[in-house]
Amino acid sequence: MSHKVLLVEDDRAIATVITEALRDEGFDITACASIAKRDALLSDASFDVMLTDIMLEDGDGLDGIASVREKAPSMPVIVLSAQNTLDTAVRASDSEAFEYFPKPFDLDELTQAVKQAVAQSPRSSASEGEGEGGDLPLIGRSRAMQDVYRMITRVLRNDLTVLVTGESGTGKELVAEAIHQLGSRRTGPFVAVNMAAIPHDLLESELFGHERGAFTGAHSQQIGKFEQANGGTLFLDEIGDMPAEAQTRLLRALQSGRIRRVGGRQEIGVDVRIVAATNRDLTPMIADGRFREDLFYRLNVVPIHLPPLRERREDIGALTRHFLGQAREEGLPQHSVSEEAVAALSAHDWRGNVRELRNHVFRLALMARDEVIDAELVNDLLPKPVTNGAGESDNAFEASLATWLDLKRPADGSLYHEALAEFEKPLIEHALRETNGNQLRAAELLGINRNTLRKKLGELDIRPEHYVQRR
Ligand SMILES: Nc1ncnc2c1ncn2[C@@H]1O[C@H](COP(=O)(O)OP(=O)(O)OP(=O)(O)O)[C@@H](O)[C@H]1O
Repeated sequence: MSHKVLLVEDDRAIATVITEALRDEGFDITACASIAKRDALLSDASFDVMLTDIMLEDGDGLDGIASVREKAPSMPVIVLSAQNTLDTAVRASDSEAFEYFPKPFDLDELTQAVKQAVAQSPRSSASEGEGEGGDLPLIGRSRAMQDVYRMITRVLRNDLTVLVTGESGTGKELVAEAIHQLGSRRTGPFVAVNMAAIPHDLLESELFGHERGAFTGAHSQQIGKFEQANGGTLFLDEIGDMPAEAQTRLLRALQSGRIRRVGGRQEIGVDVRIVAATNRDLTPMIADGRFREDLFYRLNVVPIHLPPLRERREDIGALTRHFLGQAREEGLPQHSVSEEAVAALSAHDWRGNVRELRNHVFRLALMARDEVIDAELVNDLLPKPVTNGAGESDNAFEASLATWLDLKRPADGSLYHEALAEFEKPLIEHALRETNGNQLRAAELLGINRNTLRKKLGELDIRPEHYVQRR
């Protein structure tokens, strides 16, 4: 199916250029030059995406956008404008435009934006479940995901370093892959390295390679991931788990565009786009010296944040259908989901995010007897929340710790300190609450020195005056 694009543009030269570029990419374009014609076309047919100029021969293209939204509520709209004022940008974003392009714009960027927009228009997502979705890997049309897509389109035509943040399982690696696949480096390699999965003493050699004899066990020369990714994209996952020496070496490589293999003398030029990711908040790690601030700024040129799934529940239906399609491709029976089942899935918190949802949907596809998966089965298979009821208080800490470990997965070697830090703040807050904000008594209750408590209050950003109850 070729995707249908409605172009509303009264400048014939621009209309021709856009039409030709999009036709080359296989889109089916209908062009018109006025608001009246636009409204007539939208009444007769549905489109995957609309591109519109603002100044049109019969009025302002954004003024009537509410009626367009009524006719086609989920059709992404891309705004093109020669009036590059903040006001126009703000109006474009108020109209919930998918993307806003000030003229003159880069035709390639516009084409990429149209592809992104089309991938999430309802006409395309209707076929996602059948596995016919476009070649774009990311599913979801929530506002949060649209922000993510917008950021992705902004980095496709450049090599800026991207830092993807978000809880585990939110799709950070998928974003890195999308940037690679849709960007100008798509013909080059995509190489992923997970810092948390590689023993610290081997990490530098893994990233930068080593010469024969560089260390015990280095029997032959090895090419590192940087060199393997030459001409393509290097995805550095769990960047917060990098040991200090490797951070320094990485910073040097990013600054100079050159690397040196472990044990090697020669500097080797590498042409690599870096996408890094972390599920940990790097700010406290920078504050206590575990992560280099200068490296953070080098990596965080373009930040892309993926919100947890529980903050974009409206994506759960589309994701579920998508994963049912994947399950079928992997040989499981074909299933669909009832509306009630989607509601039940949407009510769950998905602490493991999209990864947990995906696993759950695969389990559903395996267990369901009927073609349609219902809410009862969803609820039967959902993990039961950990209860801290009577008789279970002994396990309460253990259960909370297990949940925390699932979510945060601190690096090897930092578990003890991170777990204590996590535990410390609520404990001190509890002591202050118990003692009405009296630091001396709180210190006694905790059994720690008063000065130690004062230091901790500063470090953990706790305001004791907030706990003083006025009578
Ligand atoms: N928006 C999405 N659309 C479709 N599939 C998704 C989406 N987000 C995540 N997934 C799927 O969920 C799983 C987890 O995604 P991914 O590995 O990219 O997460 P991550 O944030 O990198 O996790 P971690 O921090 O644990 O490495 C993968 O199977 C991925 O394909």
